[in-house]
Amino acid sequence: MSDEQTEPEAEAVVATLADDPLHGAAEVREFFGDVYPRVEAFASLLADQGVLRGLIGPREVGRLWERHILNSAAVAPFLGTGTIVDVGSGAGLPGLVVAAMVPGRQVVLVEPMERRTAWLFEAAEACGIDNVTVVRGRAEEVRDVVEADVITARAVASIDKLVKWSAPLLSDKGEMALLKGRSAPDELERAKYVLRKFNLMGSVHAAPTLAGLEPTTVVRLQRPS
Ligand SMILES: C[S@@+](CC[C@H](N)C(=O)[O-])C[C@H]1O[C@@H](n2cnc3c(N)ncnc32)[C@H](O)[C@@H]1O
Repeated sequence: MSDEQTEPEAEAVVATLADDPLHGAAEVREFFGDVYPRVEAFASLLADQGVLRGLIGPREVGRLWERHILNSAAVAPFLGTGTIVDVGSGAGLPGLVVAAMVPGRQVVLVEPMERRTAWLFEAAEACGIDNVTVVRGRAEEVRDVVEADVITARAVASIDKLVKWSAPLLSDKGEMALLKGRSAPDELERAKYVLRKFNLMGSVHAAPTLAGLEPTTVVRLQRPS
């Protein structure tokens, strides 16, 4: 292969974690507290092996903490109690971040793609995140083996689809905490019939992380009290 042919590949990695202004920042360390070393280990693995293995785009590395790690961590105040199930974990967002933050809780990562389940298993082990179980399958295929007190999901599907696929996994008092964008109120409106079918009520919450960063949007779906 000529030099001309190899050059674009060499340019494909456009950023390193050192380019991320939040990498190692005091306010990030303070935000995560005791669990920071595990979260940092995962961020570093994602920026390196995660890019090489195609789990995350190279351009994401320079903004990994704000757009991915902290965005995932924003769901932490909405996790209630009991077993957490992250549907469509992909690279481990928010599942592995959440698992690192709540070491006393069981976290099940549901993901259909074998390449991604292998990554999730290896990444959890490499980062010392030992409260994780990885289940390969689509949410709608794992109803016999997974029961959730809280379901999380990020960038997987619209709320109506997520509820159709995942609500049958919920325990009696189970709830969902979905990381969503600005379209959350419209998505909730479109999901009203399926929410009624599964006896769930939706609410939209701003979930801040660090001062100066735009809050994440969390959609909470709960059983009426
Ligand atoms: C765009 S990726 C997002 C991954 C990760 N949550 C994130 O925020 O980076 C969507 C993921 O959902 C998974 N997925 C798609 N349909 C699914 C389903 N029915 N049940 C569980 N996972 C699903 C895909 O395999 C993929 O890994």
